[in-house]
Amino acid sequence: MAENHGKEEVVERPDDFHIDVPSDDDDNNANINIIEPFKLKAGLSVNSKSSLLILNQEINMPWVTFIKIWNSTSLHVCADGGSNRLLAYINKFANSTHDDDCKKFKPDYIVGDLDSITDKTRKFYSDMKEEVKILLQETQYSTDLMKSLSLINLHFNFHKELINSLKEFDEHDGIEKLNKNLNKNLGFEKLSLIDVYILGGIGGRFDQTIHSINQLYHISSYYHNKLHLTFFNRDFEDLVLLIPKGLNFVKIHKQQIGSKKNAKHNRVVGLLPIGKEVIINTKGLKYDVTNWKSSIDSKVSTNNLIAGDNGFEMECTEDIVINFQIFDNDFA
Ligand SMILES: Nc1ncnc2c1ncn2[C@@H]1O[C@H](COP(=O)(O)OP(=O)(O)OP(=O)(O)O)[C@@H](O)[C@H]1O
Ligand SMILES: Cc1ncc(C[n+]2csc(CCO)c2C)c(N)n1
Repeated sequence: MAENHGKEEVVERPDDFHIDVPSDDDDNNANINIIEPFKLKAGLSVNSKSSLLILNQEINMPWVTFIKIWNSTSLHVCADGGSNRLLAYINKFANSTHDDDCKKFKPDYIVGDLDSITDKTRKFYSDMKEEVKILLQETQYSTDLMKSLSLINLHFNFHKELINSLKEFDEHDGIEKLNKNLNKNLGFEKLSLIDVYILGGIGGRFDQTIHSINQLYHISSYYHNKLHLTFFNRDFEDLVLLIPKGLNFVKIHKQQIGSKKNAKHNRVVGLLPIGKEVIINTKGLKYDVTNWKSSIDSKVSTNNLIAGDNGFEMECTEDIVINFQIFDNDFA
């Protein structure tokens, strides 16, 4: 791809632009970071250390999609009022097996200051005893999202220590303190890679949305890129994640781009430099950019589209937020 200097350009591509997926065998591709944002939604296998985190926004997606994402993730966590949303969603799909469903789709943990979980939800999950761990973390200096992310890292990277600490638990901010100490002692380079798929957190209250974006940047930097966050809106049509600085290939499976008829709406992309100013080079977007300087107080590429049949390359000089819009009928 082009170097990060020289002429700034935008080139318009045809809708069916061919782009090769970088092959694993090619040594030149050793430092390309492959990102597959639609794997979970398509029900394809994801990293074994992956978690579904349900935040406090109504869930509004097709049941088949919900089952796919639940079954593709190995750990299920609700942030405080997220537990009410999970139970309400499952109740909405109540059928003859309703009671079984509520028990089957139970979270491993509910965590937060617990000011939003209702008595009914709390009783329902408390009755499952050890199967659902309800963890109070009272501090008002971090959000339930932050508390949940610390817990997820502890669960995958420091399971023994987490279980031991639950015996004599600091209900103020024990989880975050333990996580901080253990990360520091082990060293971030030794942490396992974890994917966290987050339902909610965007598209609702504006300060909560900005807080979610703040966490995208903060977590990427704090965990040295070992904890990947993907936010989904309540309809599961919008995905928001961070593209790390460097050379990336965003891989899209052909069947995920959607039918020709409504393809345009199915592959919207926004390159959103909410953090630092960034120089971007892309190959495979409808409006491909070269040496393109972008920042929130200058220009931003919104309403762009994926043109590449297999995805697109993206090189950036800083981490950048990206959003994709993909409708569900492509995955059913
Ligand atoms: N209106 C909203 N829009 C977007 N995200 C939300 C909204 N409300 C809650 N969330 C997300 O869900 C998480 C859990 O929310 P909950 O309502 O249980 O607690 P809260 O007391 O409102 O949030 P917090 O304690 O984290 O500030 C929050 O940390 C936030 O990430
Ligand atoms: C500078 C500063 N601004 C806001 C809050 C408030 N706050 C941030 S997270 C949180 C918990 C919500 O469940 C609360 C109340 C603070 N503590 N410090």
